[in-house]
Amino acid sequence: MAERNPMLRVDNLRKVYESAKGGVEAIGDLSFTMDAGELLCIVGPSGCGKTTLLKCIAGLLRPSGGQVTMDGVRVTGPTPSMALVFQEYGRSLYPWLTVRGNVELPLRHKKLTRTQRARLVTDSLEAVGLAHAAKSHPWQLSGGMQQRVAIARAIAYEPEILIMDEPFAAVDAQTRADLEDLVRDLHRTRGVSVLFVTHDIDESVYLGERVLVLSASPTRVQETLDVDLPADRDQITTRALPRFTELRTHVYGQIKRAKEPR
Ligand SMILES: Nc1ncnc2c1ncn2[C@@H]1O[C@H](COP(=O)(O)OP(=O)(O)OP(=O)(O)O)[C@@H](O)[C@H]1O
Repeated sequence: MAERNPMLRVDNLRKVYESAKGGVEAIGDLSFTMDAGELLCIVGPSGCGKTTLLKCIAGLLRPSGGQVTMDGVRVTGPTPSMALVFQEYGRSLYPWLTVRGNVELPLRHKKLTRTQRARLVTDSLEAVGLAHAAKSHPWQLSGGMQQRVAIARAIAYEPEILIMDEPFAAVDAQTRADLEDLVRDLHRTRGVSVLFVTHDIDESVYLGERVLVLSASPTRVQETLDVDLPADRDQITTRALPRFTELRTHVYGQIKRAKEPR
């Protein structure tokens, strides 16, 4: 059998934050892989090191031990193969630029012609349903629309992985449901690989093809769960499936166990 070559590998990752009072072991020993084209959700108790993990993966933080490899190459700093979307959309967009300008800005670092850039911006704004708002400024848009701009900016960059850190935690429930469907849609229609961190158990099961449950700090992988729900998901019918309830109850139990002292 041919050996599987995952796109992303996290091997024995460990992160200790040093402080005057001593070290905080945020990540104990974490290993997992992710294939190209996958939608992988990571869920875990509050403070278990999810953001720390994403920062290590994206090369924004240096691990204290272990390593992250992308396409067989060790990640030692920020890489164009990854684009990040954070929870605080308000702070990630430039208020003085238009929506179009915000999406275009990172593309200026790529070797593209003006026409290629324009095409990528138009295409990604269409993909997130914001073609009509291209000339607006972020502050003229709702929170959900601003997060769509951040997503458009990330996909316009054409990363190999879209990394999302609790991206919908600050929007209302209806907007959140729409944005979840947008992520699934981008994944299914464009084959975007998504690494999605959330503390919301239902969201992880609704979105993911696989859910990685993390333990409390110092973090380890508590469980990896295959989400065997139909690929065609819908906020009403999928969430009403008995299997959805079983899976979310299972993950809930795992998180409860994950919080117990070892
Ligand atoms: N810069 C830092 N210096 C010291 N300790 C830190 C630092 N950043 C995070 N920590 C600690 O590391 C642990 C993990 O933090 P992290 O923010 O990665 O967790 P999280 O799972 O993303 O949290 P949340 O669910 O609240 O978003 C926590 O105990 C936190 O207090």
